[in-house]
Amino acid sequence: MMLVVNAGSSSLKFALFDGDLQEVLSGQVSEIGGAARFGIDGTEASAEASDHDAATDLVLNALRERGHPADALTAAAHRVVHGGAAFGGTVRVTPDVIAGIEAQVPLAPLHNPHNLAPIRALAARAPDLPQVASFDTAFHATMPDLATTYALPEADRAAGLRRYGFHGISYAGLTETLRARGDLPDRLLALHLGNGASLCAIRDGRSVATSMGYSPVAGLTMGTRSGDVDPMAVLDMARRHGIDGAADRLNRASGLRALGGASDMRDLAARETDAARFAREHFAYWAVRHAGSAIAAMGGLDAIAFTGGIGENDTGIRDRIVDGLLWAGHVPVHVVPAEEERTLARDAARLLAR
Ligand SMILES: Nc1ncnc2c1ncn2[C@@H]1O[C@H](COP(=O)(O)OP(=O)(O)O)[C@@H](O)[C@H]1O
Ligand SMILES: CC(=O)OP(=O)(O)O
Ligand SMILES: [Mg+2]
Repeated sequence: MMLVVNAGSSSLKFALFDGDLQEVLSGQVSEIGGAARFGIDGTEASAEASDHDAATDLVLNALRERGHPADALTAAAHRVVHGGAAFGGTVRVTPDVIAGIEAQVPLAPLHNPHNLAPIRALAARAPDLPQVASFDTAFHATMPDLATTYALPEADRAAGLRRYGFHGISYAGLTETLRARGDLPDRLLALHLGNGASLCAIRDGRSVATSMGYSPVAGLTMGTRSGDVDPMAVLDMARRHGIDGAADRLNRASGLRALGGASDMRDLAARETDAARFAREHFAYWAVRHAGSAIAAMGGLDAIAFTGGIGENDTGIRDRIVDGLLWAGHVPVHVVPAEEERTLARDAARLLAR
């Protein structure tokens, strides 16, 4: 059995896949650090999970109780959000790889530390277990230099300041799904709208432009992340709140939470306040604005695909975005389930079979 772990900012999703890559079991710990809930195989209950280490223990203990102790697994596959320039594809986890993931923690503070928690817990429980990491940045390695380069002084660019892009595991899975259905056009606008939200211009199945940048804070309005803000405004925040304080506000206290009073789109939709309505409008408006840029980067639009919790379920948001893009033509609109776990399992199996 292969265990797949997809650790997000406040959740830890997991799934077990058999040798034929059939999913045999799945679940998630959500709202880690708050009123945590643990779900497995369709049932859900409240749970104690103050951080991702505790959430990992919950999952590994539950798997052991169901006859899948860590030392009986054949492999583990992990989503890692920020691979920086060092990681272009799926890799076997080694001490060097762990150090490389750690080096990106300042760029993805909501993600990379959480991605390391299950890697370390599994290494402690099952030292011989082959572990594999796939990076959200990897799908965007095909972006041209013009799209990735910030017009900054040479020394700052040499320090790694560039656009990387994220949600690549999701976009890679979505692209394969549409290709298999015969629905992958030349110029696809893909929108991954979850707690983190981004969009991607996919030309011939490859990323040519995306809304996230150096970190997963850039681009669209998100649950708790600001999306694009003038860099001088960010410096003003750093002056008033300190660098760590500003980073915390931009990552955790901004976005829908700041505008509408709730980070969760379902909660916002249920609120009848002006602020909640404004937050939803802001989300859709900026998705359309960034989509315009992505469509320009592809020289037009042949289809739109939505994925992620909001993209898959919130028809109101989807309709606003599609209406806002009618100027680009009436094109097919696809809704594709985010299958990050399946994509991770497939990539890991391919690597380990080599
Ligand atoms: N039925 C729904 N209607 C509106 N929003 C939804 C619905 N289901 C989930 N969402 C929203 O999707 C977001 C979470 O997306 P998801 O992709 O699961 O998150 P994550 O980025 O943590 O993986 C939340 O804002 C949640 O409210
Ligand atoms: C990269 C990113 O934003 O991830 P998530 O949507 O899981 O927060
Ligand atoms: Mg997600």
